[in-house]
Amino acid sequence: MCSPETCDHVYLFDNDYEDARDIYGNSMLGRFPYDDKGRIVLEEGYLVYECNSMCSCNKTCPNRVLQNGIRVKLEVFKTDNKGWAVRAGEPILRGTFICEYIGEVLDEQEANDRRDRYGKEGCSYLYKIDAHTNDMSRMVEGQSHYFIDATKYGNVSRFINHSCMPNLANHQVLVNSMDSQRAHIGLYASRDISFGEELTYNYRYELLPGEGYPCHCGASKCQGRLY
Ligand SMILES: C[S@@+](CC[C@H](N)C(=O)[O-])C[C@H]1O[C@@H](n2cnc3c(N)ncnc32)[C@H](O)[C@@H]1O
Repeated sequence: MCSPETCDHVYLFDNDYEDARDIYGNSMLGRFPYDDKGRIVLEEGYLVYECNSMCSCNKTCPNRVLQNGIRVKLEVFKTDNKGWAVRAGEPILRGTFICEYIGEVLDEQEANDRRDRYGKEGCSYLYKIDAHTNDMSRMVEGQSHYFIDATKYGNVSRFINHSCMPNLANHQVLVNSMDSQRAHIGLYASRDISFGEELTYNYRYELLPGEGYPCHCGASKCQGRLY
């Protein structure tokens, strides 16, 4: 089994993580992003490197989480005002991996074409891969952006709604490819979640001029609009 001391294939936190260092000091240096139970220990938006085919460990390694798929009970249900939604089918502890946002991977041109084709109301399953990136030191000016489109192909993640006070956090996760622009997107519990509670993340859509689209998240600090 890999450990931060023995695994020399996986990128551990180092001095390049300038933004992360501001938050964590040196506490994350040389550590895996998961604890020994496989629960994420990073704040939202930081890049996760999982063990991969170059490592000598197997799938029980605590640094192989997203790649092992969904391990918690999830239920899809119908809401009164937001369409379909997802809730916890069991109590879930903070840091637990929930699911990966899956769909067709598109470049920016194809995403824009589809957005026009779907119309404003219909483009609700497009996820911009770097929309939740916190580590700005990795962002390169002029770099192309990629999108995941779960309109036609996807999994349970496509039914997870937005909340202005969410209980899930988003991370870009690298397994075999080291290209962060095409990272996997992992959703993790950002706090303990009770049985039956709706699962939500913050879509972080840009607020457009005009009326926009009303948010029905019901949070006490709701910003009132989705975009
Ligand atoms: C990724 S889908 C989520 C699943 C969707 N509810 C469904 O029935 O398929 C995103 C769409 O769900 C709706 N939605 C998600 N969160 C919402 C919220 N807080 N308030 C209102 N509508 C929301 C919006 O129509 C949005 O475009």
